[in-house]
Amino acid sequence: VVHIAAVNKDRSFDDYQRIYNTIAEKIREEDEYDGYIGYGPILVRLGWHSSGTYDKNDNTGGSYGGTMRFKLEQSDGANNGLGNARAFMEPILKEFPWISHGDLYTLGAVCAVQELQGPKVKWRPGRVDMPEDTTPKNGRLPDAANGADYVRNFYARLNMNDREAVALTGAHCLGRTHLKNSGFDGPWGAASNSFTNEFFVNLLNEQWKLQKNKAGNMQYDSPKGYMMLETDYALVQDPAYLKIVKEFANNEGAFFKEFASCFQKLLENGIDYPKDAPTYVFKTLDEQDL
Ligand code: HEM
Ligand SMILES: CC(=O)Cn1cnc2ccccc21
Repeated sequence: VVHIAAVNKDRSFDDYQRIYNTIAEKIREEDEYDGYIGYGPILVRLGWHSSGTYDKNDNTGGSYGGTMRFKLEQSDGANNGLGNARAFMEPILKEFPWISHGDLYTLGAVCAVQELQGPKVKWRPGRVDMPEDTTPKNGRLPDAANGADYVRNFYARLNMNDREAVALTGAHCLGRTHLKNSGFDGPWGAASNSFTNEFFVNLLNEQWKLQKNKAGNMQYDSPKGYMMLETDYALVQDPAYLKIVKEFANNEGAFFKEFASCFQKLLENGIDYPKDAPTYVFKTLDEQDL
């Protein structure tokens, strides 16, 4: 499968910055969502899950076709709860009907990372909505009840190495798990809407105890009421991963640099960009005094 980015000559950086600003202002406005976590974290998850169906072996899946808009993909259990993020985006699609779903969902994720004080993430337009019959089958998104070998194999399908895998999982500094969505129980206290290297600091500094949660699923809990999935904890069980976790826990800049590059790579997996395709770095609201 080949997906060529469609370069839309009628749209400029300002058009996309306007969409970015609309999303960013809506995140600020609707701050009470999910116990005052806000929509940032779930917008990051929407962009990630739109892209996480990619398979490097046949270049299928990924963000290009915007197939997250179809009920088949939405019915994948791994996507439980993302209806809230899609509903958040509905008015944006109405106001800017010229943007594709793939471009909007990935732009929203970049906007959320940046507005939550994360690194600047480069973004390129050009994804084109594809028909329903191009929707990948369910089952391509990861399952949390697994260890390091599973994690390494999963990320390899997305063409991500160990450093990229650890950096991407660092997005679990944001938001929380919800029993009704995934069967994992998240702490209200520790959940956050600031993009930092805390995920790695907590992994190393907390005492973790593997136990069954009230849904009967295994998760790691700490005395402070923090939690980790088994696939999170795998990053300190595997020696190669552990080395990278320590680096990122001690050097937030190194984490930000790696996250910025591999999050862009994740959101662009499967897409061929012509050499005249523009690359955008959006300004945050703060940088525009908005
Ligand atoms: C092995 C890989 C991964 C697994 C098994 C996994 C699993 C999960 C699970 C079970 C949840 C809780 C969902 C809920 O109950 O609402 C979650 C939330 C989240 N995930 Fe992951 N994840 C993985 C990788 C990633 C990556 C690569 C990113 C982004 C770069 C990411 C970003 C998020 C965010 C931001 C949330 C919080 C959403 C919210 O607060 O509503 N995850 N993840
Ligand atoms: C606040 C907290 O539990 C940090 N955390 C640890 N693992 C997570 C997976 C998904 C969302 C948040 C996660």
